[in-house]
Amino acid sequence: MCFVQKQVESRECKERSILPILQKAGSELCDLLYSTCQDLEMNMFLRTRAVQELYQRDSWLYRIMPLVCHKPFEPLHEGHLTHRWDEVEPDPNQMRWKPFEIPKASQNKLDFVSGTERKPSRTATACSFISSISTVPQQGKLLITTEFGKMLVEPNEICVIQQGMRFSVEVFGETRGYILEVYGAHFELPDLGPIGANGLANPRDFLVPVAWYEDRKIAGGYTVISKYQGKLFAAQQDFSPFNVVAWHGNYTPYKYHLGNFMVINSVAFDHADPSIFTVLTAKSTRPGVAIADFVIFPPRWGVANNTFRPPYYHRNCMSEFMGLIKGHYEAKEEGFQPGGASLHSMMTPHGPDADCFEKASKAKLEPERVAEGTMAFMFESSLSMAVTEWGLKTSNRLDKNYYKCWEPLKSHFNPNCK
Ligand SMILES: O=C(O)Cc1cc(O)ccc1O
Ligand SMILES: [Fe+2]
Repeated sequence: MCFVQKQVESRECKERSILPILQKAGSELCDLLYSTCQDLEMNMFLRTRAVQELYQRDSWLYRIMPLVCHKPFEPLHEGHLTHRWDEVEPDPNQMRWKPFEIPKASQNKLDFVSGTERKPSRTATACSFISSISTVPQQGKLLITTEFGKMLVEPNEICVIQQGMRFSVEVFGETRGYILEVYGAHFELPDLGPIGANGLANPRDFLVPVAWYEDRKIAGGYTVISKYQGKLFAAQQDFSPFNVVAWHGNYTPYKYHLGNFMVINSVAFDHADPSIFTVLTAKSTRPGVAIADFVIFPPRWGVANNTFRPPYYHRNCMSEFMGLIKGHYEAKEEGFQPGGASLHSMMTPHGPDADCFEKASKAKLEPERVAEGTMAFMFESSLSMAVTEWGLKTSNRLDKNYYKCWEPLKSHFNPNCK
């Protein structure tokens, strides 16, 4: 059986044969998906913080056949994915994209990995990445089969598939969404600090699949796509990778409905940093600095007095990539649409468009519902984000007039104003 090991910072992830346990479990063959993450703990599904600190994250998977039986991995054409972050020149400007177009399927089906047409011979595909990915469907639902079981993920839900987990995605018609892939850290709940025992995303609302397996041969076999050192590889095997009859452990995929988020915000005056809306964070090794935060702007009450309530104008040491699942975003009623995106890179100034500024400056400050029926989100990172050639050019969705939304802003400064 194979033994694969890749060192990522202080983390280690390996798959190995487990003969002693295998005998103990009385199972014929099983694989172990094992990840020690002493300093990057998540353990979202353990009920208490005390328990959380006691355990590393790992799972035992009991398989019909071990994954080691496959043909050699061959390099795979990457489609729109890229691992070349210098293919275009850096661009510090504010960027906004119109809703990304959903590629039209002809007779052939479209592939989740490339978003392009896939060969009909590829009868089943499973992916496995060297990092955690967080999936945010915006239109259409995803039926995600993982080695741990199945998850139906609908818009306003998110799911996280962790490093090394094999999965495949089924869609039911036109489907679009956002994916964040994080290297070198796992997502975890943010520390609640003075918030105390409960609030924001509560552990009880995270759902984990139950074991599901298939034991069948199909014509053409199964293709497993793996991302390795930034590149895609594919291998053939004649049995389904979803052959786990039982599992236990705490290293699992999971999903979460954003409607369960317990929103905390200013109830007196001033505008809280949107980090107060953090659902999940992937910490860096620097305390308080995230590789990635997943932040939402959920429906809530706005009650702050003597306060400009929409987002303030600001520059941020983090890069902010935003998407819209449904509705409107309060700082930009027009222009930022569901299925579109914006990127405000680190220290690039941004804030509400001129319309929003004028309206909010004159608004009577009474309690009001904010963002009703909407869901915007932000992937926020302490790292700089490079935009791909596809994002800047090929997709043809970049809104070249974005900067104009701030041009009508005028000075209201009046030193004599009381
Ligand atoms: O830029 C944005 O729209 C996101 C955002 C919202 C907010 O209320 C405060 C800061 C911030 O970055
Ligand atoms: Fe911002």
